[in-house]
Amino acid sequence: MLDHFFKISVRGSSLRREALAGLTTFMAMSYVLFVNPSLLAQAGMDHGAVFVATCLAAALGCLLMGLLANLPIALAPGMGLNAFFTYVIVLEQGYSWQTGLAAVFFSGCLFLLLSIFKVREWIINSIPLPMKMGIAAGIGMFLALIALKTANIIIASPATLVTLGDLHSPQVLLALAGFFVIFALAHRGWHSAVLLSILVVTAASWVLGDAQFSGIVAMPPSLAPTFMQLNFTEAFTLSIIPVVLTLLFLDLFDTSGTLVAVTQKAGLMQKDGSVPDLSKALIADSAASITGAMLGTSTTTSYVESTSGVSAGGRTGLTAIVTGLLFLLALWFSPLAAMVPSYATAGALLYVATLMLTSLQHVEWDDVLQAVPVAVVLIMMPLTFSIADGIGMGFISYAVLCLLTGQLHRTTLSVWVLASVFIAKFVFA
Ligand SMILES: Nc1ncnc2[nH]cnc12
Repeated sequence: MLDHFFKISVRGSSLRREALAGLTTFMAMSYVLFVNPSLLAQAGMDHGAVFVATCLAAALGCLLMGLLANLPIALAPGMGLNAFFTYVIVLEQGYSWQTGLAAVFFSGCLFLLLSIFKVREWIINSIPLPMKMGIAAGIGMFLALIALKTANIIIASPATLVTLGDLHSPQVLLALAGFFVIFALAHRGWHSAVLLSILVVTAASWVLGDAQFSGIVAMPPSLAPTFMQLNFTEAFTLSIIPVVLTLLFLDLFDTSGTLVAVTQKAGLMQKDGSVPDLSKALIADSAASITGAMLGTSTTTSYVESTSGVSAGGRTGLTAIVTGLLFLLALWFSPLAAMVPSYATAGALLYVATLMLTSLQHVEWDDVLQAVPVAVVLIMMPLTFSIADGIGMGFISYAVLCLLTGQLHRTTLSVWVLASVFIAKFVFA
């Protein structure tokens, strides 16, 4: 029956292979259990409650993806999106995290509507190619800056704004060691490279006396501090609209890029280059975001780490379901998550940042209309410390360059609308 429902043998897989693939994907993305609570805690949220919300949102997303779309794609609260939540919505723009959760909820609802009415394809197709590549890589740069700052590898300087941190500090050295360990293990095909690196650096931090051992297994912490804490009062103001739209925009490109990458690798892409059961996959993705906001976490999205399960042979939704069940099991490992110091997860963030930069390989650097907007996004996203401002400046530079080089045929109406909206934001905000 399982075979029939998930088309396991039709897709050339087996029950055993699907289970192994689900475990592989879980190992590759389990760092989210450490990184997400420590990032959202910086926004003032309760560490234990975010840990539970992360497990539940990831489990629900994986189960929905497996059952609805039958794809080997796992979900969890996304890196980049969680950084945008903490550093931009809460710390830069001054919204409470409760209002931030309401914004995540709204953007999830909009995503769901766009997916149901298939408007999403129209939006994706109207965004110029260099912007699509630039955004993923720009978020990589943004994540890298956060990781370097978290680990004190770079620090503030009154003279030069930023400068190299103290390379004699054991914490800095451990963060750097963690980063290199991930690459060394990943290069040898270890799918648990990120998880192992975090555990090794955490163990070293006990030896240094930085972290107290408080056990590995315990009952799950309470979800109450973040459960249904969305604040809709402040979220019903005009100023929240750009926040909601930016979240929607980020999730749209994040998810689209990931779904294409994973289905391509699994050989499940259709002949015309489209993703099978795309609408159902998007519905699973947005439903997980909406529920995640109610539980207490930033936007839940499809994880590009699912490719590791695919390379272990996963071809059906059963892979995602196994990953989802393992996220449920992880609920009992909260003491481990609470012990991990932030410099132990910095290596993981730097690693994800590096992976996100690979989208730059598709940029045609000899074409000014590709090279300049991509470079603008890459430079401005970390330096303005704002994903939204980076995207805005990229759009404006693309529109202006198309105009000045007489290549207006490379713009669409949506490019001009977005460029105008961002110009208005920079002028009046
Ligand atoms: N935002 C994101 N999108 C896709 N894969 C991810 N893995 C970690 N964060 C991710």
